Amino acid sequence: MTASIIDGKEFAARVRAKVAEHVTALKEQHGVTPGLAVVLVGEDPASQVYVRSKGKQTVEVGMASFEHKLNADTSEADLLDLIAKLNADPQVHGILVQLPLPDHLDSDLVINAIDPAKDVDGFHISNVGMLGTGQKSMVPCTPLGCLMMLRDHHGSLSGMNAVVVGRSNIVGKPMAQLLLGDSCTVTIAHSRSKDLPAICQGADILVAAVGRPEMIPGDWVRPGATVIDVGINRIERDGKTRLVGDVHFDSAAQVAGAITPVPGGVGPMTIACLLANTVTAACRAHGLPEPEGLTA
Ligand SMILES: Nc1nc(=O)c2c([nH]1)NC[C@@H]1CN(c3ccc(C(=O)N[C@@H](CCC(=O)O)C(=O)O)cc3)C=[N+]21
Repeated sequence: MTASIIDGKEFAARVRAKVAEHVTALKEQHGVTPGLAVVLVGEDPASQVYVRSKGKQTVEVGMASFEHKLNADTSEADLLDLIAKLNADPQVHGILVQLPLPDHLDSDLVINAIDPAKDVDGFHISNVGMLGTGQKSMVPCTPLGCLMMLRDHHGSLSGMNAVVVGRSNIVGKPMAQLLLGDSCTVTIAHSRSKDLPAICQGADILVAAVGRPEMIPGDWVRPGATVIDVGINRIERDGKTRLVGDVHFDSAAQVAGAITPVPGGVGPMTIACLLANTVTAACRAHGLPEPEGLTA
């Protein structure tokens, strides 16, 4: 069997088009321009590239983009001060603090200082709690993007065996919550799990989010399974820099029913969902109905 490719790049373009429609309606009918503030501390080159593309896409869908670039040695007090200002600014509906932060800053403290209603990453402790208890919340962008692709591919996920490999707060744990919410039987596995190949082989839906290049080979994949590869690993091969996922794509694509590529899979959906969350936050802030199909 050769897997069908789930084209995240194309799907993300459709999500952005939907976001743009909602932004136009919000502006024309309500005089509201959704705004996203992105805070970058330090000069990590990969983060800079990522922040730039977020800013560009934010403007392309008609939203306001506010970029705050702070020196690597910014104090916690100064960063908290900026967050307080953004929390109070009615033009800002979404706030994202780019992670990882420099070591001298406590990222839990910083994230929990964001107004949960503006926490478009869904990392604030109250959003985590609300997601876990099935209450309306802001949902982390990467798992939300994965869920959208899975729902689009399968329709209903009810009763399916889902295995999430990886237990991070930003992907593995919220992904498991979302799959549980869609009535999957969910297993969270990780690098210390006993007999990881056998666990993966039981998956109708396999989500790989471990951050280890090409760790999951095709013979861990159940024939016909849907494989969502969250990994974005930069490696050297044949003297060139390449991006690869956590799944060994060529062997997995021989076995899977459907698979997301890297690049062009989950990555573009993450940014599209950030824009979607910002529109959702703007609607909630103004007591307007939420956009359909853009939330979990
Ligand atoms: N508070 C916070 N929220 C985040 O969501 C967040 C963060 N911090 N810190 C950094 C990571 C990384 N991240 C990516 C999103 C999209 C691509 C993406 O679109 N990748 C392209 C390839 C890009 C390339 O060629 O380098 C793709 O997979 O096709 C990559 C990486 C979000 N992050």
